Amino acid sequence: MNSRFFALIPCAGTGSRSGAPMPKQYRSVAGRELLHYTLAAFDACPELAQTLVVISPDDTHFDAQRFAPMRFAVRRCGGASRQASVRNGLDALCETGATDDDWVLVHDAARPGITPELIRSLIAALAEDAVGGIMALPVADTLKRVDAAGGDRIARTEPRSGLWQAQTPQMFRIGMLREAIARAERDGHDLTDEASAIEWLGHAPRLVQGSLRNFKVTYPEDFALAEAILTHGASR
Ligand SMILES: Nc1ccn([C@@H]2O[C@H](COP(=O)(O)OP(=O)(O)OP(=O)(O)O)[C@@H](O)[C@H]2O)c(=O)n1
Ligand SMILES: C[C@](O)(CO)[C@H](O)COP(=O)(O)O
Repeated sequence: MNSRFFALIPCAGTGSRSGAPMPKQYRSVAGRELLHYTLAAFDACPELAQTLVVISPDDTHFDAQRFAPMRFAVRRCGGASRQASVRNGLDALCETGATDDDWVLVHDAARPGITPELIRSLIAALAEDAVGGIMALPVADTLKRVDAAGGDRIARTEPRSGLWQAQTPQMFRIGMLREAIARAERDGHDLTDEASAIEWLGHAPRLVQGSLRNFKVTYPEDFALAEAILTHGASR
């Protein structure tokens, strides 16, 4: 049987850095909840067998009706960290029939600038790859290291050559990713992305060019940037 493609959207964070009065994925941007844009991009990709949204067990904001008629499933199995939410989401996908050989595209709910074209470019680049990989952007700015005291004085300038910023989606075989996260957990690591777990297993994920518009909404000023990007996208 051919491998299928699943999407997993970790959506159980609190957005503590965002300054929003609710988890940032539910904040309204350009007239829609941030999560709406994320789901819409995946809904527009019929090549995906299913999109699973992982929310917190005590989430009081998520309302599936507001996202109708988009295709997705929801599980209240979010964990204390992003890694735990992804692990629980992978378990849920397997309970509903996904297999080790199927691919999963893990994408932050908080990256609403993702587009169907970017999702397809990742799938096209990686579908024949032995490991999988991630969307990412080469670092564009000059990098400064602060002194050991962690203040605001520059200790030195770091070479940026060969450095990329990790984005999502991150695409791996479900079996390999579950094994990688289990290994990371056994070794006491709580990692910030899927690629780190795959690396910990000893593999080298590929980098696929992402886009600035696919930035992660993290800080208060990011909502205005998302609004500008998403308003422009809506008018195209
Ligand atoms: N326990 C967690 C923590 C994060 N996430 C999700 O992982 C993505 C990226 O995480 P991040 O931006 O760090 O989100 P938050 O944890 O919500 O933000 P903060 O770190 O500022 O609290 C988000 O879509 C977030 O909802 C999750 O599903 N479960
Ligand atoms: C997965 C991720 O979005 C890649 O950049 C990121 O690692 C998760 O967010 P955090 O801000 O590092 O917690």
